[in-house]
Amino acid sequence: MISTIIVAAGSGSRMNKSIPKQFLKIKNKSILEITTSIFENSELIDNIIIVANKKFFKKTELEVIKFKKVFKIIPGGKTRQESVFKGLKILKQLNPSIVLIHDVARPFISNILIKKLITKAKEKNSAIPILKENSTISLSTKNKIEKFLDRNQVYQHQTPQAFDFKKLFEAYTKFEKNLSDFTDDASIFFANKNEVYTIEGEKNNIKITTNEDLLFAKFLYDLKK
Ligand SMILES: Nc1ccn([C@@H]2O[C@H](COP(=O)(O)OP(=O)(O)OP(=O)(O)O)[C@@H](O)[C@H]2O)c(=O)n1
Ligand SMILES: C[C@](O)(CO)[C@H](O)COP(=O)(O)O
Repeated sequence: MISTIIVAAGSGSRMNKSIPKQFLKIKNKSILEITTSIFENSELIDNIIIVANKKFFKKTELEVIKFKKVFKIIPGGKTRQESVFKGLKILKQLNPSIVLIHDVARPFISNILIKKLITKAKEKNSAIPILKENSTISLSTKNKIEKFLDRNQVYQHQTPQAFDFKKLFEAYTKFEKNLSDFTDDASIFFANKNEVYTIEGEKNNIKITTNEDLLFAKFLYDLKK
């Protein structure tokens, strides 16, 4: 069994809108609907959990009620990782072999990427999409550069991130008290002495975080037509 947790409990504060960004529309469809439909339509995904923003729980239910694979909607936690762990605890009863964790704010993932991640995770117990860095990278504090980094060793993490469910659950349990120290699932999996394997991500698999991202997302959506 392959399950997906779509984390959609954020408030979208960096977007500065009156509603969380997952409810913003692109061509009359909410980001939540667009993202959920990709996993609904993937023949590799058996079921989906939506982790929702408590203040917009009913609105979330209304948006995803049409998706048959969504078997549970639960309220999220204070951080992304707390929301993920809430989803993992629900999945414990189903005990899937592989779990994919995905940001609702990334509505442009492809089926090809999902397939590659699942194939790799089945083989290696983990698979995350990463993007090479094409710009020069440095460490700086107070607007002064302290050190230049080798951009050939620096990668940007994307989602979905795919894992052996049992191993990821163990890692989250181990670091339950420190989840806010981490910003993605791979870092928790890695902290628990697991190997994290990567595949090439997709440039278009952007995370809609700011208004500029939303403008770019609308452009990308038109391209998909
Ligand atoms: N307590 C939280 C915080 C975030 N997320 C989810 O984690 C993903 C990545 O987080 P981010 O892009 O930062 O979303 P927000 O937290 O909503 O944005 P912001 O940080 O600007 O408030 C998003 O799909 C978001 O809904 C979540 O499920 N639970
Ligand atoms: C999980 C993630 O998308 C991987 O790059 C990223 O860490 C999420 O960060 P956010 O600040 O919670 O959006």
